[in-house]
Amino acid sequence: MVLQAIRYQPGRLQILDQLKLPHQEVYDEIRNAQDGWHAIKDMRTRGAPAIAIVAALSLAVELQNNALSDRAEEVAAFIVEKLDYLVTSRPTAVNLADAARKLKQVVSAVSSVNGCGGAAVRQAYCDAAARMLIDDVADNEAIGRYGAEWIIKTAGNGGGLSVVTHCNTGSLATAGYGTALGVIRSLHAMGELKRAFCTETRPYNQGSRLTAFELVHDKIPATLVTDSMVSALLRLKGPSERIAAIVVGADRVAANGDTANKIGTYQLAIVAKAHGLSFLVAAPRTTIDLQTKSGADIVIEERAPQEMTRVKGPRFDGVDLDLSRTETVSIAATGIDVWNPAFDVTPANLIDGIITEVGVVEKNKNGMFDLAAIMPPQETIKPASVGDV
Ligand SMILES: CSC[C@@H](O)[C@@H](O)C(=O)COP(=O)(O)O
Repeated sequence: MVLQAIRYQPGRLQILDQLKLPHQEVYDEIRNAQDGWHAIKDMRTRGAPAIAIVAALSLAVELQNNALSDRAEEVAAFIVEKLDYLVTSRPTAVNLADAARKLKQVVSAVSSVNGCGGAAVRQAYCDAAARMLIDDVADNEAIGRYGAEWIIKTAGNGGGLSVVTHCNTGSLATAGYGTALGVIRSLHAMGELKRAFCTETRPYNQGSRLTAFELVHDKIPATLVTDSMVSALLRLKGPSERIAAIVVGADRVAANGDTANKIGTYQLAIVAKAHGLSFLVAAPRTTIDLQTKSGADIVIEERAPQEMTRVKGPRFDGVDLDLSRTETVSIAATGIDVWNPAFDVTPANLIDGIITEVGVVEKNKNGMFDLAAIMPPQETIKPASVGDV
């Protein structure tokens, strides 16, 4: 069975509650933009592409299930207001702001047509939002293929290669397949993956809870390590496991290639450099933000101290897990000050390639990423009718 973090059909949106994973697979109903905002803020849904798609579709179901004005400009104004609200849920991942900008363009174009009514604006918005869900899966499959081919070409095939990854970038973080985890899926499908090593990804454990869950689900050979074990892993097991690369996702890639991603990514890039390993960022072009010149301009989200000082999980009596009872336990000294940035920025000079759905971008002879060269023209989002997706 294929893992599906987002279930959508016109009029109905459900998200897999990622706070309950890996122990329980529970889908939450999202009825409107407010539900979408809370699901993103609480991290029941997370991952840069998934956040954007859930936000867009949460408003789509609100529009589909409620009476609206007949006047195009009133519906358009309502949509713009809701999109601005949705964008405030999480600041670092640019996919959400990018999706909102493109959806506003669609709405503005349709509503300015003479004689257009409110229903046509709603339809155009919903079609464009649904299109994002479809496009993201196709983009991820292409990213997976390009990334796997790049790694095989660079490291040499035969006997299988191993890869280290961080956070969760798979089906749970996207509309499906995943970005960095998509590269691992592709290597596995090509018969070229020896083993995936996934980091625990403190403090929120997206690696041990979500990536490990996906790897076990797909029966991909994989080993979990803590974030602090990666240097030792590369030194002690790198050659025997044929570890070829560290591959991560991204929440925002600045115009110069500096990349914001889950906290801990930056130190992995330093470790990769120290061990002569390729360090790759896998991201769709919706994650590339040419308006942000460098990493210094990226706003880094800080989250609640409790995400670091407490852990939550099903009760364990020493033998069995009791899934009906969740416990929260404190794992830090009461009173300690806490700094909890959710992301960090890896400078472009530590990145060997940015894997996108149109190929792997490497630095030019001046040592720079030319990301503008691969970006689509602004008006790329096309409304299209879909049934169930
Ligand atoms: C394809 S997901 C890419 C990134 O969004 C991912 O690596 C990441 O940092 C997710 O952070 P999260 O805080 O879990 O939303």
